[in-house]
Amino acid sequence: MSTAPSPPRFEPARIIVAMGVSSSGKSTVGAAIARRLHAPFLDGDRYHPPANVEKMRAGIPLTDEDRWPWLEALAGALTQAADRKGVAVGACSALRRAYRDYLVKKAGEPILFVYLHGSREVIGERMARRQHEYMPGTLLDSQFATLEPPAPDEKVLQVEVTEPVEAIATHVVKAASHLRSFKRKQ
Ligand SMILES: Nc1ncnc2c1ncn2[C@@H]1O[C@H](COP(=O)(O)OP(=O)(O)O)[C@@H](O)[C@H]1O
Ligand SMILES: O=C(O)[C@H](O)[C@@H](O)[C@H](O)[C@H](O)COP(=O)(O)O
Repeated sequence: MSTAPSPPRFEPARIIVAMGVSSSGKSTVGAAIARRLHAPFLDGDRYHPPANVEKMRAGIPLTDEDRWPWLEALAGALTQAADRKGVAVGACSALRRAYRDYLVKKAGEPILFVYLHGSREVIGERMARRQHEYMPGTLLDSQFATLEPPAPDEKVLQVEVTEPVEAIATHVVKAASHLRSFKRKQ
């Protein structure tokens, strides 16, 4: 008997979420995917309560307790956007499996995660070059320390941050249509 977890049924997901550590490219890639799908793009940064933003601005990593209300607010907004437009794309670090499971639970429907995988060196260089409203580079190590790479049984597409943004968007949109064709074969 196989002991490996069976892959989840790839029923089409109306919601796609770009995930990964800070500066891995969630906002950039998520917006590119949304453009391709003519879908709304919801950046998770906008759903943090002010207290979370102030903690990160002060260089203090968020805790699980800080993140649950943020994740719930984003999940609800994603489902509402998908109800309005058919598909919705989000950007959310979703560093731990518990966060990804919570997003799915609060959305009440499947989510296809796009995991932006990259080295500390490459992502650190990008973080150093970009301007961000509040996120200091000093928090990148805590991001990697908290990150739980998705497991094989999660509904996740892994992409490499070293690929060009538009190539990643093309790959995800093609894979998403594959999920729909998989559904028709059943
Ligand atoms: N695939 C990529 N190739 C090159 N640069 C990228 C790529 N994705 C993102 N970037 C750049 O890296 C920086 C961080 O991207 P951003 O979307 O802000 O990440 P996040 O939303 O995960 O914090 C930005 O300056 C962005 O232009
Ligand atoms: O879960 C967290 O600790 C935060 O959400 C963090 O992962 C996120 O990176 C910041 O909100 C800044 O946003 P960027 O990811 O765009 O840097």
